[in-house]
Amino acid sequence: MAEPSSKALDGLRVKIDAVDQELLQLLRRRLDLVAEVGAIKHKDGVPIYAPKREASMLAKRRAEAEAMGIPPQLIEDLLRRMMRESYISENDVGFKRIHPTLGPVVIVGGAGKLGQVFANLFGLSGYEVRILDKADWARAPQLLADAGAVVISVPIEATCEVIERLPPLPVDCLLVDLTSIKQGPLAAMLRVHPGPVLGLHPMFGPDVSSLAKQVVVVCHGRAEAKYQWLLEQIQIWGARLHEAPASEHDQAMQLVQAMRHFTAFVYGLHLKREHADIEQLLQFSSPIYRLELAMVGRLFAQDPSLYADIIFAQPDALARARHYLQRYQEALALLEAGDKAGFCDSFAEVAEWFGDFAEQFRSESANMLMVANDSRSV
Ligand SMILES: O=C(O)C(=O)C[C@]1(C(=O)O)C=C[C@@H](O)C=C1
Repeated sequence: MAEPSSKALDGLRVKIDAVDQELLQLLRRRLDLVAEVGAIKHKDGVPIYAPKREASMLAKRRAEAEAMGIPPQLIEDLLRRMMRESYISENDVGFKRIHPTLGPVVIVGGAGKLGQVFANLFGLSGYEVRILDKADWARAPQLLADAGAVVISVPIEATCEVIERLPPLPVDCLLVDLTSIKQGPLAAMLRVHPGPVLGLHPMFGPDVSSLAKQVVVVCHGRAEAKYQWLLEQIQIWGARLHEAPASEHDQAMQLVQAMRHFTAFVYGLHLKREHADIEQLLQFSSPIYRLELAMVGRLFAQDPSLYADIIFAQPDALARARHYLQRYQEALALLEAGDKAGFCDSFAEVAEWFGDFAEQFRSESANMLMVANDSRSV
């Protein structure tokens, strides 16, 4: 159906077009200024993400917007979106190299997606990067002979085996892994290499356009002073570091990743077995349900072995999944007994446990839903 129009409407739309074109000019100017900022940050080794500057800028623009009768959230949304663009542009300028005398960085598994993210970042920071992938093992001793750092970025299941397979490394070479479990790989690295050892877990997938605002978990291994350069380098790339013992990391991962993926997998399996019609579900779905479906559906767009690895690699995955099943059975018993009051009691118990986070998550998700809705065209 053609959209209705009128002379008056057309006249106003011409004016709106002119305003939008002015906005484009302003965006161009902003992007050019950000490019200049990027060049200075590159030279001086300043992190691309500047949280204090962002907070003060947002607070000032919000107050100014309010005084002008503009919803403050509007300017905040626009600025945040523009800053996302700044991170990408500042990323592509490259970064200061924190360790100018380091030998080549060898990425084991560098043909994989996460390996490529790090190969790119090291390259953008001026390090010599070498890739050692499955087909290159015959050349491993050559590739590693003068390595300054070796980064293990292979599937979880293969990590320890690959570490054990490494030829002896130069004694000062840093051995670091990026695997999403930490205790096993860290112990294996400490066993095979007498030099500096570090466990990292980047808390993001390979599709990030920059490391701004991302978190990297740091599990210290050996000779911390010898890998400070890398921690500093990662912060210059924009990420925040979170230090934790490997055991604490692995326990948290069990709940955050393994159980999450397992329940999403079961939910997907259930939808399939129930012959749910996705088209129809979407027609009937409010934005939050669409988002939930997207969270589950995105899992099945990816490599099954990646998820199998994450779930099966956890030593107490089975016990945790059994506990979860028990919770399900407890909830089912409430349903069987028609015990609405019992359901509300349990609900209140969980709400109390969530505390202030419940309200925080409600408002955060409301924002996400608005953004998700903005990007819909039908
Ligand atoms: O002011 C800076 O440091 C910038 O890099 C510019 C900018 C912006 O786009 O305004 C981008 C990223 C920073 O986190 C803060 C602000």
